[in-house]
Amino acid sequence: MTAVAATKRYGSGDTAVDRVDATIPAGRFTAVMGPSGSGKSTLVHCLAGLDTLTSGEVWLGDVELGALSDRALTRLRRERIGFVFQAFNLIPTLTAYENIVLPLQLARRQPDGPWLSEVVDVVGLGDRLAHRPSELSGGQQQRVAVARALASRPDVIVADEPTGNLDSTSGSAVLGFLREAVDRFGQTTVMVTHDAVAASYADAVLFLADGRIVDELSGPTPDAVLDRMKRLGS
Ligand SMILES: Nc1ncnc2c1ncn2[C@@H]1O[C@H](COP(=O)(O)OP(=O)(O)OP(=O)(O)O)[C@@H](O)[C@H]1O
Repeated sequence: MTAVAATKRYGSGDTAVDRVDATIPAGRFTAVMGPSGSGKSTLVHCLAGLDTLTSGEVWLGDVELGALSDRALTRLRRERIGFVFQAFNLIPTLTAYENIVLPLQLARRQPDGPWLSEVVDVVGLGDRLAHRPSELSGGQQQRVAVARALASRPDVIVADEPTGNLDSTSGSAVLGFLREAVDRFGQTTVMVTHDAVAASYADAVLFLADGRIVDELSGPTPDAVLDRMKRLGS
């Protein structure tokens, strides 16, 4: 997934993302950090086809998202991208299992049984599959959301503050599962976070300030991430 001179201006004239060139490397876990309002969510939402650029390009493989009709973009999101948001966004009337396979059903695809068992195993939900979201803890609900994102074997998982609503124990479990999906399945993953510890689960961190990528760190430790963030003045 690659952004080329990606620029997003809002009606008010604010430039949220300013000529960003960035590649989210395949099979790796990339974190995006930066001060509040630096454009993290806007950039990642444009990468994932949830929002459209004002100018520039986003490529997923050999497809340029800006060239797609709304319908084709919806299909690309459904078939090639897995989403995990801060709010778990589970359907309350469905069980955990039904939530996990819902995107496959919407895409009229047959669930791949062995793959689903592996995903459920990785996120450690075996005995909770018949529960509804209200019967699960926040951490368990987010694990269902991660399993749902993994179920269709997307090209990319896009996570926006996936641990924002979780205590640190549940948060580290969810981050551990994202990490394991990268290590075991080569799952390309990009995650927006405010948290240096969360970012340290990634292979590399991109730092944004005022809509531009201003720094990059590979093999991040929490201390190294905090140090870079301090230099950005936040
Ligand atoms: N829908 C919108 N309409 C107008 N301006 C917007 C909109 N969404 C974001 N912005 C502006 O774009 C800039 C970048 O916002 P964005 O949410 O991408 O930043 P962020 O780094 O994700 O922030 P945070 O860490 O606080 O979530 C901000 O100045 C914000 O006010």
